[in-house]
Amino acid sequence: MSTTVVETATPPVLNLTLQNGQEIHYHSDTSIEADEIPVIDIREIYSDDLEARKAVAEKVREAAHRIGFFYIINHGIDSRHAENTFKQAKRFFAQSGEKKMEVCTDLVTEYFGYFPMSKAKKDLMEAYNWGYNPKFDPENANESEPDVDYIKLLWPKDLPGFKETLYEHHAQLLTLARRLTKTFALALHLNENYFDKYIKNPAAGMRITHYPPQEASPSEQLGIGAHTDFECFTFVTQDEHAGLEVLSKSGYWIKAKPIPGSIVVNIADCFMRQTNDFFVSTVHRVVNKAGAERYSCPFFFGFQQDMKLEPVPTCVSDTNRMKYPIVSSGEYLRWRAEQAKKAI
Ligand SMILES: O=C(O)CCC(=O)C(=O)O
Ligand SMILES: [Fe+2]
Repeated sequence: MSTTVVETATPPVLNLTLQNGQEIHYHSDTSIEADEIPVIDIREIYSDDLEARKAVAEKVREAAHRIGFFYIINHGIDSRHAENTFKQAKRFFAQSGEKKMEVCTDLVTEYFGYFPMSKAKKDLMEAYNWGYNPKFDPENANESEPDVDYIKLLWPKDLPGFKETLYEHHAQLLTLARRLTKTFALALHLNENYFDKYIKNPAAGMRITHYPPQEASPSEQLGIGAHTDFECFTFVTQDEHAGLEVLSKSGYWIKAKPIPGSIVVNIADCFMRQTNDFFVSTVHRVVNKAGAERYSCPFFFGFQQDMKLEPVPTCVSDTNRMKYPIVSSGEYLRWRAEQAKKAI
């Protein structure tokens, strides 16, 4: 696997402040093709041989530290799950605005339900969000559905099979995320089971997103504005239309072009904090210039909300002290969600 990193002598001149207060700098609003996001074949994470699992982990370590983004292939999830999810996404978004608003996210406090295309904001996208539900967790199979409004109410009534299909895919990604958490532990030179206690009831939100094609340039219009994700790591399943862009350390927007059958993995803020910046939570955005409707399906995996984001022992020392105050996963996620709501 070879990766070419774009270098530049001139400092970036454009600036932007993100919702979490972070300032970013970049050269131009136009994105470039570059080979900085590695493709990692993770087949061997399922191997019985610890050395084979560690070999994958070393590739993950390099990518998570250098750019915070990588593609995984041979991840073990049958492509029919993504195909079925995209079919449901097209069915859902094709409904009338009125119908979609029946399950609007404003009806609850949690990040569940329909997120309409907002006129006030620059973002040209609409989304439907759903979250962790122990009933559909293969590792908590005996649990029933929690009796809370946001889990019960915000499902479209006239789309039979919608919820079941989405949770089938969610369960597959949940299992992969738990497995990959072991790879991340090895990547941090920890015991493979180090994070097991953090992921019994994880924060695992998922969304389907629809981006209409845009005419305007990225300085006027974006599908999703520049941001970092909140949790530990994200899996993005893309359709065949390009649009996702990643801000490289050298200050260029790099296209994360769709690779059939792959999943894009990116490090998010909680993992960056817990690894004391060893893993980088990289800024990204979406611009749909594909000339077609684009659909994507992100899965946001975070540690269970009551767990403190304590520093990973291999990432702190007397000379490399923890940079962040220790908060629980839930406290951090709630703070980020509040910032996001204020920005709407
Ligand atoms: O649609 C994509 O490719 C990525 C979306 C994303 O970054 C997000 O929802 O946080
Ligand atoms: Fe994101």
